[in-house]
Amino acid sequence: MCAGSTVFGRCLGVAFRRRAPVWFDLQPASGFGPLSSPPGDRDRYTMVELGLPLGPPAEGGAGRAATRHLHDSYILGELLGRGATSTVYKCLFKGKRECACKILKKSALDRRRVDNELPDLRELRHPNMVEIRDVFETADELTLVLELAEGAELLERIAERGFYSEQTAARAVRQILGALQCLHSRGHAHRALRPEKLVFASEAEEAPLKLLAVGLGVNHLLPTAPPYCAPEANKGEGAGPASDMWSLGVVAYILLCGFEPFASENGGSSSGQPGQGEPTEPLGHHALHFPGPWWDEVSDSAKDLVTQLLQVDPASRPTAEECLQHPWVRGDTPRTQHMDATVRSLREFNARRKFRAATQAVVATQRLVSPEKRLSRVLGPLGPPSPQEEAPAAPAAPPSVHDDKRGRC
Ligand SMILES: Nc1ncnc2c1ncn2[C@@H]1O[C@H](COP(=O)(O)OP(=O)(O)OP(=O)(O)O)[C@@H](O)[C@H]1O
Repeated sequence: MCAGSTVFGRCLGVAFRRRAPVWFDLQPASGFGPLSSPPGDRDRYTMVELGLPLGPPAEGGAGRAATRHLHDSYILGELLGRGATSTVYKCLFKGKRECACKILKKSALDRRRVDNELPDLRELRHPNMVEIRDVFETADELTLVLELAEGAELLERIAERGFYSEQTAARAVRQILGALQCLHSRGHAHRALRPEKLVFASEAEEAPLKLLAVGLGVNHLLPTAPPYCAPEANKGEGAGPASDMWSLGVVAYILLCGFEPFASENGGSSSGQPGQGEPTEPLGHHALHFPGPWWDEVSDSAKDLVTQLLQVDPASRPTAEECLQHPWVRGDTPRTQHMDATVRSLREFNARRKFRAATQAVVATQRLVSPEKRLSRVLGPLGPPSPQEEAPAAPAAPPSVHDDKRGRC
């Protein structure tokens, strides 16, 4: 459970998505350890009806928004994961509905994007995108209450299950394209598409694949996540819908062979597969390769789609709408044979990815602990870390009325 978890336990929370629900009441008086709100403004989250008509001013408030409290409606639960700009917890709405609560540091956010895009993003409804159900804000944090995606990540599921063919890959690509088409048609880009953002709604066999929330961080304008980051974003020219199509090309490439499409600095992995190290230049000086034997059994139609998506010139890439008409995506041309070598490569790829995520989580958690406390841990047992020192930011917030027809794509 989170209250008693060690640093490593938390890191496992990121890497392996622990599921046993342990609920923590966030009432300020409850006195729970790491997840309790520290005194101050954290338990006084102010609802910000971004772009929507606002209610009467809060008593004694600056005017626009009514003050609501998280513990009026939500109970915070287990840690679901830590990302580049956020910490995500499970939460329970009014004792009934489970949601995800994503807490973002405002200092890491692109404020212009939050103001311009979030009001519309929270209206979007698409079966392959997690809904934004509510938004709360304090002086230094923004909290998004999201639809909970309870299944495994896409690559995890493929690695765990027995049979895997191009048809399965095409179905996943089709669902991602549906979500992207919805976003792009409303003038938004995701800007952070990568395998970690693709999670099934549940463990059910037919559960839809969900694209996790759109990135709102300042870093989403910069090349933070190679190789998924498009060349134009890498050059600092910004990222738009066409950049998402590049990222999808990288994801599709990985789905078809189990490794990344770029040459590595260290020349590859022990298995001899190319593209297994840190990517260097995304196709800057290289033609796209489909090396054998890994690509020998992959259909020409699949290679055609990947080639179109991984065009260096963003204007040459097809749109999401155009891709949805591609015969491979429509299900006409994907092969039906089991791709055993790809599954084995994907297992390796996944293991490396999780190890990296776990290492990063430990580093991120260490940053939350004061240097004095770190030193005291090294020098001797001066007592366990205080909840406040180890605790990530905890939110507060209320519910909203959901009209499922609003913003449906
Ligand atoms: N709606 C959700 N349901 C279940 N788990 C979620 C949800 N949103 C996020 N998570 C978990 O939290 C982790 C971090 O989330 P996310 O990738 O959105 O954070 P981030 O990297 O900070 O995002 P951003 O792209 O906004 O910077 C995910 O890998 C996932 O495990």
